Amino acid sequence: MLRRYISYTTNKFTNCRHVSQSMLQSTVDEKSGIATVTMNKPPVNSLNLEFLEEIITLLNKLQKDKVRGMILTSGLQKVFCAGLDIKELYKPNPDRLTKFWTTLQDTWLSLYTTSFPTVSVINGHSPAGGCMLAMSCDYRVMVGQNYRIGFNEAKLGIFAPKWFQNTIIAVIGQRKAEVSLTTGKMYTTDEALQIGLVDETCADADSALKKGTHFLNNFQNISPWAYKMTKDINRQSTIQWLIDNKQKDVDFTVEYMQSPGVQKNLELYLQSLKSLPPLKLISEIN
Ligand SMILES: CCCCCCCCCCC/C=C/C(=O)SCCNC(=O)CCNC(=O)[C@H](O)C(C)(C)COP(=O)(O)OP(=O)(O)OC[C@H]1O[C@@H](n2cnc3c(N)ncnc32)[C@H](O)[C@@H]1OP(=O)(O)O
Repeated sequence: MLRRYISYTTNKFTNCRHVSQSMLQSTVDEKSGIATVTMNKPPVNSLNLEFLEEIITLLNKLQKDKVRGMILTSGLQKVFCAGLDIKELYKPNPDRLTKFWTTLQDTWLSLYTTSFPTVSVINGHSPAGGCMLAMSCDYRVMVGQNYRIGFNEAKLGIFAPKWFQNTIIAVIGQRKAEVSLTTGKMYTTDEALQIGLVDETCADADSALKKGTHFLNNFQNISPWAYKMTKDINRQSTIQWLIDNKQKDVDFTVEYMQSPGVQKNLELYLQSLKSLPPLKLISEIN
């Protein structure tokens, strides 16, 4: 287990409260009550067990602190989040894979049901689980024209579970979700805007943060209770499905991931990650 620490400091000049864990930084603006959470797990913010545990801990803390909203972004140069850490899926230890998948379900449940509104500022590539991280927020702003976003699971020879697919359907609709998931297409910023994967685009990260804050300001005059009840009712069927099927979903995934065919596909994909030049992979899989 990685060494973990949490520290809290208040900067009297900026009126911001900082919470720093080893892979996540959170700054809460005292005046607006908005938390900006920055993922910082080089090289690509891949979601492994320890990172997911940190995300849950931080979401619980923000909930306890009654923040008014959260902006999730990346501190890396060109990657928002590369999705699940493939090393958790390739040649897995069954006990760890069980814990990993259970923690993934819990992270998604925590993020998808926050009592405060959430925005993702997508300032880098965002494939598969990275795209799902963004989809699990209430609003998405994508930065620049250089990055790709989408669900490329099929290209890895794996498929997305029902709760994952339903989350996408809720954002872009059944037909577009099916085409997107079955083809594994990675979208440009403009394409993502066009199919509704993202709500807004803008040229640079600073403007994206402003747009995110602007969206969160919509809730200044909305009762937090009304916000939370509305969101829960809207998302209820997908959430309830996972709660009712958690163990089945874990058992299936652990068995399926260990099958020789899936392991072969992951091996080939990991090799292609190493052999292709930077960003070639993403454009290859368009
Ligand atoms: C709230 C929770 C929400 C999530 C819920 C999820 C629910 C269920 C999910 C079901 C299915 C999801 C599956 C996945 O997510 S599988 C992962 C899919 N990801 C990818 O295919 C991304 C592959 N990576 C890339 O395309 C590029 O790395 C990228 C464009 C992201 C960055 O390119 P760049 O040129 O900057 O960097 P490199 O390619 O050189 O990579 C640097 C090193 O990082 C390693 N790497 C990259 N991606 C991953 C990864 N996903 N897991 C582990 N390791 C990764 C890469 O191999 C390099 O390593 P080395 O330096 O050792 O060579």
